Amino acid sequence: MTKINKAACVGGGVIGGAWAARFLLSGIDVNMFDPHPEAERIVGEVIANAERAYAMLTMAPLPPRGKLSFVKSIEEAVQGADWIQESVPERVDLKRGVLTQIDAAADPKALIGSSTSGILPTDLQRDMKHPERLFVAHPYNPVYLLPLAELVGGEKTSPAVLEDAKAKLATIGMKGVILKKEIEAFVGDRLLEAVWREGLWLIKDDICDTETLDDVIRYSFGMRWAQMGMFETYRIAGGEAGMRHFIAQFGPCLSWPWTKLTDVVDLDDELTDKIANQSDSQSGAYGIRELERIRDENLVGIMHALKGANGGKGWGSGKLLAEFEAHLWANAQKPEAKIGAEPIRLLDTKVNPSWVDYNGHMTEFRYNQCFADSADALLRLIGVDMDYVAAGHSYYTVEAHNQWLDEAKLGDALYVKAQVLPCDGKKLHTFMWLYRASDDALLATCEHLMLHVASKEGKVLPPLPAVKDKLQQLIDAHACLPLPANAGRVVGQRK
Ligand SMILES: NC(=O)C1=CN([C@@H]2O[C@H](COP(=O)(O)OP(=O)(O)OC[C@H]3O[C@@H](n4cnc5c(N)ncnc54)[C@H](O)[C@@H]3O)[C@@H](O)[C@H]2O)C=CC1
Ligand SMILES: C[N+](C)(C)CC(=O)CC(=O)[O-]
Repeated sequence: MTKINKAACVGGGVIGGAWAARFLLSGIDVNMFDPHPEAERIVGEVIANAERAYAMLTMAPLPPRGKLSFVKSIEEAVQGADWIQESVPERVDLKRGVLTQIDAAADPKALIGSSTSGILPTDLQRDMKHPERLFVAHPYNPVYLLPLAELVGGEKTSPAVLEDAKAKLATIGMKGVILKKEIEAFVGDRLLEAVWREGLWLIKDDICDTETLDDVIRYSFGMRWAQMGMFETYRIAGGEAGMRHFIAQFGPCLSWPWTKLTDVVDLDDELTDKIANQSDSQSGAYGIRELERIRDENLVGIMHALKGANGGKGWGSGKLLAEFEAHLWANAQKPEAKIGAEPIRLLDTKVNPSWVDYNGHMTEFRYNQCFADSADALLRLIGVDMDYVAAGHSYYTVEAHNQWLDEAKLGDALYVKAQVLPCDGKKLHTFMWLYRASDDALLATCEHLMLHVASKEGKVLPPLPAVKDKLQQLIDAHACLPLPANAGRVVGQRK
């Protein structure tokens, strides 16, 4: 499958930093060029928020995080990159100059996406030697969570490049939509600008304040738009007669004076002060990073809800999330563990902010998650991968016994080791230890019993020969290890 091997981000502000986060969390190395003296701090804060969001977003195994390198020039940034994302300020002269510099230094086959919110790609590619690989990849803030990128080609863009970009975006959990023609501000910002224009008039004319306006959106059509767009929503609003009836009923209103859309509001000092002051009263109690974290939690919740929608088949961005997770599982790395006469290291992870509970340490079920992820890693090691599962075979957990022995705190690096206990046939019996990496303190243990199943028939059956052989190698290798002291322990048993 086509994928991005190495990315370059030119510009690391709100959008460039978040593109970098999405690439890195998808396991892609990123070179970042941004002359801002505080670029490293700013990008670092965006990545921290993104990591926190991904820890909530998915339990699927993310690849090891890519490496981020801050470099001193555009030429250095694009070296070895096959996807270059330009996210410098919205000025056509600046963007054209930066893109021309990128074009001159990059591999001629590397794709170049511009994050512009509205400038025509034809205007951006004017001075490029290889303009066929330049396109607009217009994302939405926060890029690491919102999956859409509008893909817009200019007069010289190759249609194949747009298709390639779309396929590559899918591997980082994004939905690329290719527009049929270029147009200023594309589709999303045309719509947003229309709403924004009206909003500015409603504030200027004292119809409502910013908080009331936002409430009108978030308690009503904003909720609808997250799951069905405008046309699907209005189809339903037409009742049983659907869209035709909706148009017949509400179409004539378009000619009534319900909008000030074509008038440009004067954003003079008075209106700017009014909006900024109302916004301070509405949201000033929170810092921007705090608001970002609240926004991210809400977006994750919406995507989770949509993942389970439509009878579990998923809907909209939730269906896309499910597809991304399937991709992550299919590409999950097998642990590099060597099979030998020692417990096998299966998992390295870190306590994320969302894992910490009101006691100030890692909450109970996240210990279970560490053990469950380790069990999955063990399964991959013996050949129970997505192809095996798709063919109708798997292992299901039937019993587990945990002991919680010590606390894990925010940011602690953790690792899990496992020993396979004597077992045969359909059984896979393991004992696992969860350690804190900094001092190798033992934090928890888990004794785990899984059974091999033919999932379509719903029957417990022995594994297929290749898996059976690999498992037997592990069982034989661990046979010389002493039985863990707490193996077979029952709840409440004294030492
Ligand atoms: N902020 C938003 O909500 C969205 C912005 N965009 C687009 O993304 C692009 C970037 O916007 P933001 O990230 O919001 O702006 P920003 O102001 O947060 O970041 C721009 C960054 O570019 C850097 N920069 C300036 N000149 C540079 C150069 N020659 N080489 C490398 N870096 C340079 C600046 O130091 C700054 O860090 C714009 O085209 C904008 O229209 C797209 C979607 C949403
Ligand atoms: C305000 N904006 C035009 C930069 C917004 C966008 O381009 C997309 C978004 O994230 O709303």
